[in-house]
Amino acid sequence: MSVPIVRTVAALHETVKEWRRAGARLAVVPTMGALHEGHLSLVRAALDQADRVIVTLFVNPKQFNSPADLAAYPRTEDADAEKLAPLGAHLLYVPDGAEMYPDGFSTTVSVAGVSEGLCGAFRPGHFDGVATVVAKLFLQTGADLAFFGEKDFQQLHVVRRMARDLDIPIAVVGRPTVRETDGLALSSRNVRLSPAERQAAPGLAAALFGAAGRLAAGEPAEPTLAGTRETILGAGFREVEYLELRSAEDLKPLQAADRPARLLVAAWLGQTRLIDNVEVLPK
Ligand SMILES: Nc1ncnc2c1ncn2[C@@H]1O[C@H](COP(=O)(O)OP(=O)(O)OP(=O)(O)O)[C@@H](O)[C@H]1O
Ligand SMILES: CC(C)(CO)[C@@H](O)C(=O)[O-]
Ligand code: BAL
Repeated sequence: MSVPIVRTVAALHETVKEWRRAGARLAVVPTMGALHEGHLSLVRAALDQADRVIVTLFVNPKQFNSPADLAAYPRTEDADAEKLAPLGAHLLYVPDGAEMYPDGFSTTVSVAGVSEGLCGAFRPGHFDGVATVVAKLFLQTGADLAFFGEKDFQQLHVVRRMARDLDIPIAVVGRPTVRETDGLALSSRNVRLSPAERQAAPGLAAALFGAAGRLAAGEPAEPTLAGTRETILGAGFREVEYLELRSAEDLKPLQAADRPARLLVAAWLGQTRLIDNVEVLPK
């Protein structure tokens, strides 16, 4: 069994119309391809909760603030389709740039507040690109449910806020980060790590989990985060872009984990930028 592929909005609408006529509940799983177990966990969760699941594959140029990062992004459509077929995903939607952004395209969706700080501070324009393309994917598919990974925790909040603000009738479901057995969060960009970097990479998650335990036990944020930065650098990372404790509910900064919180990090290992985050639950 293979997964049917559509490449145009018109063809997508035709299939969706048929499914709607049959009363199906639809889910969408937006991706940029190079699928791994993290993506597949979203597809499985979507299949559990919906009758029809659309996976989208679009490497969205508007969210890349570095041309080199866009050029290096892995593109593996055939292998992606092969991974989806045995799961039973119902449709793979693969628009090209001209389909998504035809000549004259002029609209940007910008979500204030939650897009600012963290990755938003270091990737200018990134979340405008994400919010714009995800709004289009929500409207193009007309799905009832959408599945996103908590690995991109700020993105999950941006997308939720955008759907709420624009009255798009879709439930945004966040799913836990899938990790390698050594703790490294699965990411399409992990393939860029050299063997030595791959060995050092789990140091990021280890430092986060250690800090989360201390913060949950009541340690104040500032000294704990300063020590954790040193631990990450000591593990071989060359730069910590940010390491911040934020409210899990609205992503506002916190001085201590006195309510459900999230510890979020972005750090460079050689030429690769890794992000991760963990839950901090006060005891
Ligand atoms: N390890 C993971 N666990 C759960 N969900 C994940 C994981 N990695 C990515 N996702 C989710 O998959 C969806 C598509 O993400 P994307 O295609 O950008 O993959 P990615 O691995 O995050 O790529 P990159 O790390 O290069 O940005 C997003 O909702 C993202 O949060
Ligand atoms: C949500 C998304 C598919 C939008 O391009 C992308 O940001 C991603 O893969 O996380
Ligand atoms: N996983 C979020 C997509 C990006 O890094 O551009």
